[in-house]
Amino acid sequence: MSSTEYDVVIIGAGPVGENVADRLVQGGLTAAIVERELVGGECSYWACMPTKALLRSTAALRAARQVPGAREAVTGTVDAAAVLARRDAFASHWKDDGQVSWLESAGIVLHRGQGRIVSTGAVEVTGDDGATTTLTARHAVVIATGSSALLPDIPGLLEASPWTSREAAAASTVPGRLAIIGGGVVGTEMATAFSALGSAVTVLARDGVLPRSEPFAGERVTESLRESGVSVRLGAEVASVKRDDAGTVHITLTDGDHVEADEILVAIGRTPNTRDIGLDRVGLKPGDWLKVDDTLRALDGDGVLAGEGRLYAAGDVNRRVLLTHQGKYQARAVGDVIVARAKGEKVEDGPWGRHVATADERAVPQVVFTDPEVASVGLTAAAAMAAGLRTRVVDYDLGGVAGSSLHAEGYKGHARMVVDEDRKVIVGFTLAGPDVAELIHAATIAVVGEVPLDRLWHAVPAFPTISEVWLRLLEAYGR
Ligand SMILES: Cc1cc2nc3c(=O)[nH]c(=O)nc-3n(C[C@H](O)[C@H](O)[C@H](O)COP(=O)(O)OP(=O)(O)OC[C@H]3O[C@@H](n4cnc5c(N)ncnc54)[C@H](O)[C@@H]3O)c2cc1C
Ligand SMILES: NC(=O)c1ccc[n+]([C@@H]2O[C@H](COP(=O)([O-])OP(=O)(O)OC[C@H]3O[C@@H](n4cnc5c(N)ncnc54)[C@H](O)[C@@H]3O)[C@@H](O)[C@H]2O)c1
Repeated sequence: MSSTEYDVVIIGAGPVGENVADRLVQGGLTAAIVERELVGGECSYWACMPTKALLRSTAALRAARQVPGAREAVTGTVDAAAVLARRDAFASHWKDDGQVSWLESAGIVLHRGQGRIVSTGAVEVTGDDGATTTLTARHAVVIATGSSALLPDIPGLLEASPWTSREAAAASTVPGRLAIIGGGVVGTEMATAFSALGSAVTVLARDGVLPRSEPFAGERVTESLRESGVSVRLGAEVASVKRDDAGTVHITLTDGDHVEADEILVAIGRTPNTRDIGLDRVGLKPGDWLKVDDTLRALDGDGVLAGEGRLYAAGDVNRRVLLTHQGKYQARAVGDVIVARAKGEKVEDGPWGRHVATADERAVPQVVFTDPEVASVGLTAAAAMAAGLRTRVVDYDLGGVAGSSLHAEGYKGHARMVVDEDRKVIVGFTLAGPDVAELIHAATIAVVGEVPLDRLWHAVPAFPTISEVWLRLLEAYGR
């Protein structure tokens, strides 16, 4: 056993842990990061990057097919082997050498192994060989251990060796038949990907398709999945699962119906990686999502600072927002606030201050890379109403914009703007349509900047782009 001292110790080298460490070192502190698997975390190897690589080739093919003149040049079908090979490259072939080199160049020390808090300011690392090292943190410990796929307690499911998002993202072959439990983001993206790659896909969407988005988004994705041959079963709940000796998975639904598949993917949400990280040593409950204050310090069940106020939790593990970009945004705030506190500098913890993640509450952007894409920021109409805002909802047919009709023949899409009538600012914006992903940042700026609608009239969209929908929405709202 050996021991080492740093200003800050971070458990988990996913996108969030890496960014915390980077800000700390840039602020003049020393940082060690503990990782038990691959430096880069879920996002790099089993989530954002590989799944988007699985989706991109078929999206490009679809786009070409929607434009006469280009359509004629598309003579073949998608090359699944080439798609999987490109995905392998985007997952860095599940090797983290590149990210380890980056850590070294940034001056961040890597300790490989399982990290566990042993007392306030002390983290024990157990390596693969069982050797332990104790790391001492002078200023703070940051938990950035992320989340894992949640598996429901369905009879026979575990014995049937289900896929989670990891197996789907890293699949080396395309199953003939794929059943998916869950109609959320993973379920719809993987249905889109595997259907295009050649699987016969069934989505068992107990709670609907993209139920947390504006209803029109889920409806359009459902319609499009069905058009491409996916069986989308709304309200379907799984009662039991059995894989037979030949490898076929038999799924029995609560209504008595049966579905057969070669693989079954479970995509019903996430569980925090907090079971075995020593939370009990600092008065917290193993297995729980971590509650945090505005500057992302961990709180116990009574709302009291845990770990003497020197324990932080950022990224998926605090459940504020389970997205890479938002976790990295938290990471910048956490890194900077630890530096500020260590140097005795002023902490800027008011709304939109440097050391808080205010956007987490009402200004989170997300793109679901289905066909059509769903891009949103802020509150849905329903969420705004539930939050007690006096709103006006403005809708526009995205296909009616000149730029859209040029972009693709028969472009179908929809845009919605949710306006806070008391402040005359946009609090929510959703687009569902082909290639809308890159449009959402304009809306994010409008929501975060709380740009008054009167001023937005002066932000003139270029003609003929799909962004002209902004003008159409303002015209529909009225001046
Ligand atoms: C299929 C899928 C697709 C996704 N696509 C997108 C997308 O397109 N865009 C987007 O923004 N988000 C996407 N997400 C969400 C995104 O992957 C997560 O929000 C993000 O990875 C969270 O980052 P993190 O650093 O908090 O955690 P993670 O990425 O989970 O990293 C945590 C790290 O901590 C390590 N660790 C855990 N416990 C310990 C321990 N005790 N000791 C040492 N190391 C430990 C883990 O090995 C891991 O490397 C997707 C998620 C899934 C499942
Ligand atoms: N493009 C992206 O930004 C992207 C892509 C993939 C994943 N992610 C992130 O990863 C996280 C996890 O994705 P996910 O799709 O697993 O979760 P999710 O929360 O998006 O969807 C899970 C779905 O499963 C349903 N469900 C829950 N329990 C169920 C059960 N027992 N049986 C049947 N259905 C059940 C839920 O109602 C929900 O619709 C998301 O929160 C998302 O933020 C993001």
